[in-house]
Amino acid sequence: MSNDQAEGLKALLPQEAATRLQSLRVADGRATLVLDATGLDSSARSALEAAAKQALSGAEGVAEVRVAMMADKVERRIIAVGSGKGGVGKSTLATNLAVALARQGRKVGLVDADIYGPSQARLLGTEGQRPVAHDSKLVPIASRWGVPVLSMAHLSDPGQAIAWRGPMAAGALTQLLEGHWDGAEILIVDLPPGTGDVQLTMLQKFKPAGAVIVSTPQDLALMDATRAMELFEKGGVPIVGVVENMAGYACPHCGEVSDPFGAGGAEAAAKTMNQTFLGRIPLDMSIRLDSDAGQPPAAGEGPQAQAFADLARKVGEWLDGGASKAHP
Ligand SMILES: Nc1ncnc2c1ncn2[C@@H]1O[C@H](COP(=O)(O)OP(=O)(O)OP(=O)(O)O)[C@@H](O)[C@H]1O
Repeated sequence: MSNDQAEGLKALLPQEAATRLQSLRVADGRATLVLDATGLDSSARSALEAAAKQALSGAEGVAEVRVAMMADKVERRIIAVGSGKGGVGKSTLATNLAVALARQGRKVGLVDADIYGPSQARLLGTEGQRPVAHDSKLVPIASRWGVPVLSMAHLSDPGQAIAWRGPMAAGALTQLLEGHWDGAEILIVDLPPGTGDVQLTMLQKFKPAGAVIVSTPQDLALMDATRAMELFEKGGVPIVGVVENMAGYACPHCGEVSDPFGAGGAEAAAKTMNQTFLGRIPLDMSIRLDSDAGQPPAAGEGPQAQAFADLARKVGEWLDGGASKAHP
């Protein structure tokens, strides 16, 4: 970008954005601004962000505007979403929890640390986009759902990451978590399934405020979920609670509800472990179809969106009331 172009764009910014401007870059038609949001509350930050976006959208040579907010004093808390085994819907839960929290007015970012199957780009409809770096830190990719995202997929070619050794994976996770998340009060982290190096780095280095454990109602998944809970507990990370996913299948033809994987197992397991049960997300074809199409069900209407909204409310309340557990 020429200096003239940068100066031209700066001149379009409203005064408050111009005074708070840390950096402005344009690459491939995408303008990326970093603004200092020190001292602003979340609604003032949103207003500043919207004003800066509006001022630059439509400017010559600018097809897209991204705004990253930096603030020294935003207290950011990490909620890790984990599961004992793969395929239980952990990524789907993480996306929709983040989207539902954003709908409830929280400033949320999403880190896709699932090295073995990074899927957040697809789930949030941001496939093919690459993050830029400012001051050697990654700038999260904005999504249509108000949830910026950084994914392991952004740091590797498809299929490559799975061959990484532990230290490389841990290094990549560090880059994702140390991105420009300054505007986010809550970072949802979609962990890989199981209890390996990435999870350990997460616990040791970034100390999540809490962990949400996802399980299906099957016995085997529940045993693995119990192991995941133990890992977090040993690492001193409080468990927010357990979510039972793929619970109860409502036949789209007759409406009868059946339980292909059993019922109530996660609730019972949570009780045994003396943990909170956060609720059930039904097994529903529309959840898979909408998710695959990059349309998080939590952004829609109806019972699926409601189930995620209920979960987000509980996690939000836990953070509001229970955060002292994580930050003694
Ligand atoms: N409640 C649900 N109803 C229907 N389909 C679901 C539901 N939850 C998840 N799925 C589907 O199940 C598949 C696995 O989900 P997802 O990728 O979220 O699992 P995961 O636990 O993150 O897996 P992995 O560990 O392999 O990344 C996806 O196709 C997803 O759309």
